[in-house]
Amino acid sequence: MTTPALELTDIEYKYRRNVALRGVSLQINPGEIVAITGASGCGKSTLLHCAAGILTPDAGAVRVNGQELASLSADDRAALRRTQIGVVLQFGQLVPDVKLVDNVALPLLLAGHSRSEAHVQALEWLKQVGIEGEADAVPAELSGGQNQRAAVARALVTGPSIVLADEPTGSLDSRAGKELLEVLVQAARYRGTALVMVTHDNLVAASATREIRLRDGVVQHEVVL
Ligand SMILES: Nc1ncnc2c1ncn2[C@@H]1O[C@H](COP(=O)(O)OP(=O)(O)OP(=O)(O)O)[C@@H](O)[C@H]1O
Repeated sequence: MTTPALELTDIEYKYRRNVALRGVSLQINPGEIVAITGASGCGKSTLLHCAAGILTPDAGAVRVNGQELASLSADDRAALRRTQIGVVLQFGQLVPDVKLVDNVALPLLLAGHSRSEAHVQALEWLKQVGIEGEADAVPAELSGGQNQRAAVARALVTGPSIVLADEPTGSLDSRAGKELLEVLVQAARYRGTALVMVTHDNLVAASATREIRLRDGVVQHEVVL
């Protein structure tokens, strides 16, 4: 039996008294492309943050390639997140005042790659997402959409086994959104990456192999597409 790339079991999360997740379980296999959908406030981003290890659930377990995050030391958890999980968040993911190429190279430097190798790979990924011409610009000099492309390049540069993306096409027009989506989907297809995207965008949902719809902090239904 395949070990799921990502497995959530009975996840609960609350912000003070505001309960966001009320027992969510799901399994995502390598190479699957999953759209997490549902009305605003149903818990999609909270779920993604729990899966990424950014938030720690109040109850339940998160397993990445069979390893339970809570069972790892803080250092091991950080290493697993760096090497196996690529995250594309909605805002503030890039380091301000740092050139795009260096922002994208950062995860490779942290993983111990040489500066020159990290630089070459970062440029390659900036090319893949269509902004190699902006390599020397800093995030504040660029549009939201360009920053979003750079965030995708940074999430993919380490060749993670899971990519978690929160509204990856959110600040892009439909053509640019489609192109960026294609980069994510191709990465999932060719490398067997599990791709999980939180989305309101029908185009994103249409690229998925499965849709998981949340409602009021629980899975309302799942559809294989
Ligand atoms: N930092 C926070 N503090 C308090 N409550 C929060 C916080 N973040 C989210 N919530 C609440 O938790 C619930 C789930 O929010 P979440 O952002 O996960 O939903 P979502 O489905 O991603 O929404 P959207 O589609 O609007 O981004 C909502 O009721 C929201 O108001």
